[in-house]
Amino acid sequence: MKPVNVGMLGLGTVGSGVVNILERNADVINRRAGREIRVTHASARHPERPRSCRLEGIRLTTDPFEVVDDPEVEIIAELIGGHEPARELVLRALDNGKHVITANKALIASHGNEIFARARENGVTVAFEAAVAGGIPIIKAVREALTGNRIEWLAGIINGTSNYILTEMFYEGRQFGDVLAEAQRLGYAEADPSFDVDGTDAAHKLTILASIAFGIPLQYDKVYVEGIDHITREDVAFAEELGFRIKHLGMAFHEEGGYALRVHPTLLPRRHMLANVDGVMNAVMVKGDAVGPTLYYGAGAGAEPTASAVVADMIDVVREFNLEPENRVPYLAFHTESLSREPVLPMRDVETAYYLRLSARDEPGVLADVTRVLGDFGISIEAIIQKQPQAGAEHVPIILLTHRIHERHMDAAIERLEHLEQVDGRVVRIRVESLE
Ligand SMILES: NC(=O)C1=CN([C@@H]2O[C@H](COP(=O)(O)OP(=O)(O)OC[C@H]3O[C@@H](n4cnc5c(N)ncnc54)[C@H](O)[C@@H]3O)[C@@H](O)[C@H]2O)C=CC1
Ligand SMILES: N[C@@H](CC=O)C(=O)O
Ligand code: NA
Repeated sequence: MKPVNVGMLGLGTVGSGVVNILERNADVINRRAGREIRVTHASARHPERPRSCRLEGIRLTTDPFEVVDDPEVEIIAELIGGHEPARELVLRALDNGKHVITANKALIASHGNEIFARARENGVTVAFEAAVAGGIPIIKAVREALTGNRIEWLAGIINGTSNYILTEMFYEGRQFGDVLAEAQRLGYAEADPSFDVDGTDAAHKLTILASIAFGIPLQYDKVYVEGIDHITREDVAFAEELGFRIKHLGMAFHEEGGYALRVHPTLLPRRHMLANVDGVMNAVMVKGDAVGPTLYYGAGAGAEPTASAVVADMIDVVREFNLEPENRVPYLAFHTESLSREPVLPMRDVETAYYLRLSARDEPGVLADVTRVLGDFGISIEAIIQKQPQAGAEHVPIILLTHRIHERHMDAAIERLEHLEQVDGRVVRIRVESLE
């Protein structure tokens, strides 16, 4: 059979990984796909730059539109990243009748609805396994293997860079800047690494996962997002003392009245499997009503783990080259006309437990005042630690763990606590989940 020609847009970390895997594993890949898959065209902004892959036999250009317009190319791999020109290139490739594979979660989370519709109009497909949790086949698992279930919730460590930073900073004692620079050198970080640190990248991935799990439209702007930037050593140490570890999680729950989509640091019981996922590793736990909890673990970033997912998508596309769009697995697991209209809940209507840390004057009656404020809002307390004052210090840290309560009650309680005369500064709040 005639080989399949692939045009690559971007030959950076992931693009080079794809070229290397296609070359090194050509025999098994071709036996699985039933045809030879070869990269014939590629665009690179700096073609003269040394690459970590061989470029023999690949026609290089600086203009990615040349690749998407080339009639010899059948599959486009978009590995540039970001919104534009990635969106325009992908739409043009689809209009040119080419199948598209992308690792770009920002693109799918923000423009997926438009892109999928265009692919359907043109009778071609878009595959995006690498966009969520890198090499872990989580899209495939949720979209194709758990389809007999009602998904109740999913939760995961879905940004490798921030998990790497948290692990190295708090458990190896390294500095934030050093660890981030290393994550960039290792090819884990986004082009703008603030997306890793402020939760944006995890929110892109959660948007995609939630849509596939629940059959809801992609709604990136409805995700509640916090990053790792405000986690302190102090909170990590207090959490440990209480038997918890702090992890940055993306979580999606089907609750009464709608869906809760949230990305934020979370205290997890130390023995929980997700609490023990360290470094650049990702893990996603998915709870189905029939199957119960399931766990998917692997490298969430890096050249070859991510390229592993891109190449798997290529093989899937080749296996189904001539399928009509209506016979393919639906992009979001549910048929477009069957997507749910249930709303995404605002954060104030979401229920969770809390870790609170406040700094209070070391005088009698303070603890009673604090617990009274919480009681006024119906918030019950599970544990309290009051630390001994440091020599000469006027304030002492008070740490509380609460039972589950709606966020709007906690917002109101925190506001009142911050107005207590004995309380100094802001109250730190980190949400707590048991994920059972
Ligand atoms: N690096 C990783 O571990 C992972 C990356 N991804 C996604 O894969 C995609 C690629 O990421 P990396 O390979 O890490 O990025 P990279 O920065 O290493 O490579 C991007 C490539 O695209 C080219 N490029 C950038 N802007 C361009 C433009 N306007 N026109 C033409 N070419 C342009 C660059 O010159 C570079 O060769 C992104 O969407 C990223 O979010 C997904 C999962 C993991
Ligand atoms: N920057 C991302 C790359 C993979 O999606 C991460 O660190 O997880
Ligand atoms: Na994946």
